[in-house]
This record gives sequence, structure tokens and C-alpha cells, in this order.
Amino acid sequence: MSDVLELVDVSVVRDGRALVDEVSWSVKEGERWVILGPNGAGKTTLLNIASSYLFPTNGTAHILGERLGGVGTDVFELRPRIGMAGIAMAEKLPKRQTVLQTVLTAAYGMTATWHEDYDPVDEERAKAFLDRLGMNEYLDRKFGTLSEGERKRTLIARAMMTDPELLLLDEPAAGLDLGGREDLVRRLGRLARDPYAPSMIMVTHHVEEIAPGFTHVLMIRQGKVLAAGPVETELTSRNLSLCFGLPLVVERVADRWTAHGLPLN
Ligand SMILES: Nc1ncnc2c1ncn2[C@@H]1O[C@H](COP(=O)(O)OP(=O)(O)OP(=O)(O)O)[C@@H](O)[C@H]1O
Repeated sequence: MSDVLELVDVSVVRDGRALVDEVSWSVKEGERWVILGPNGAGKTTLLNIASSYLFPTNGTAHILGERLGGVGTDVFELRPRIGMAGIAMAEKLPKRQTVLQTVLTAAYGMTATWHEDYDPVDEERAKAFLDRLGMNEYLDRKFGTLSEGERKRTLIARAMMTDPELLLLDEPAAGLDLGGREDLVRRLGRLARDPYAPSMIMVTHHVEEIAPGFTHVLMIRQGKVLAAGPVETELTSRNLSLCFGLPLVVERVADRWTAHGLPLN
């Protein structure tokens, strides 16, 4: 298995403060990682490095075999190989474009301009991804009129459009109601268990959002890695308590996870 992402002693320093602090982490082909950590821990900063939009201050980062900032690495060639679905991307997309156009423009590396001359093959692909995410009845809806859950599903379909080798999901279930979350977890679970799906990294705050099929977890607190490895061994009450800074109990129920704090006495 080759490395999809390899960080060695990576730090990101801003205003004299390490937002990410000497992180060493590797993601192998086919693995599905969850990044867990409290607000401000550095999760999005890590994801921004993985998407090649942020360069480390110190240390080395290889993405899909290419060294970030290395001689001969062209980030513009690298970026189409990485799918990114997150709030930052949603804000860049025109609200007046339809759902189908929003997904289709990804194939051409654009966030905006809509030309009428898209390849029918691409259109079919866009429709197939939207169908897989349960969005086939929304093809002509304006992106700006979608609910939070519909928008999240559209963004995942969009991220799949370039046939990425690495899929990055930044809090895909944030803001969804219980039904919306469960629907998304089911769809992500199907994707995670698909052997042809790309390697995946998902940022989340909640263990309930970990879909079956996710294989590894990285826990981060104040920019430092607390635990990294297979979900079965690393997602423990001890690690989660250290990560979030209070006593927590994590339980596995069938193929899902749940966590709660201990009562105050
Ligand atoms: N450009 C910047 N300059 C200075 N500080 C920054 C910058 N970008 C992020 N930070 C800080 O770095 C820390 C980590 O931010 P990051 O967004 O990676 O955290 P996070 O784990 O994704 O948090 P959340 O769960 O709240 O989204 C935060 O304290 C944030 O305020």
C-alpha cells in the first residue's frame, strides 16, 4: 500500500503560535480516517494541508506521492486529484447555479462560469453521483435554496466529480438534524465500504458521525496528535477524555459509536 498522505514533523505557525505542532501522520491507500478533536484543535488546518492549499511552516508533507512545496510539484496538477467538501468550498460556489451545474463545474476545475457545452458523459457522471447521494430530484434547484443537508450531499457529489484519489470531508454532518445525519452516515458508510472509492479523511466533532467502514482515527488537541491508528484500538474512553478534556465514556453499539460525559457528583 502506498502513502496517500505523509506528514513528518509538520508544524503550522501563525503569530508565534503552533496551530499544528510537530504532527507525523500517514494515510495509506484505501484507508478511511476520521479526525476528531475539540474546537480550535487544528483539524481544519490539517485538512488544508492535505488539500495542498496550506504549506507547513516546518516539516515535510507528501500528498499522493508529491512533496508539498517541493521542486517539480505543481499544486495545480495535484488539486484535481483531491476532492474537498466543506463549508469553505460551499461559500465559493454561486448560489444561483443549479445543483447539476454545481456538480458539473467541478469536472472543469471551476467554481463559477457555466458554459452550455459540457460533455454529455460528464453530465451523466454528475447525475450518477447526485443520485448516489439522494439528490436526483434536485437537479434543477438553485444551489442557494438548498437546505443544509441537501447542500452537504451536493458538495460530496461535487467532490467526487474529478474522480479523486483522496476525498476530504470537513464536518459533513454539522448542522444536520437527526434524520439528516443518519441519512448522511448511511451514504458515507456505503461510500467508505466501496473498495473503488477514494481514500478518505473526514473531520468531525462527534463519534456518532463515524460511519461504518471508517478504519482509522486521529485525535488531536491543541495542535498535537494524541492518538492515531485503527478505530478499534484508538477510539477508547481514555483517549477521547484526554482529547476533549473531560471524563467521557465511548461505546460501540453494533457498527456505530456513541459517547457521553460522566455525571457531575
Ligand atoms: N490564519 C490564522 N492565523 C492565526 N490563527 C489561526 C489562523 N487560522 C486558524 N487559526 C487558529 O488556529 C487554531 C486551529 O484552527 P482550526 O480551524 O484548524 O481548528 P479546528 O480544529 O478545525 O476547529 P473547529 O472545530 O472549531 O472548526 C484555532 O485556534 C484558530 O483560531
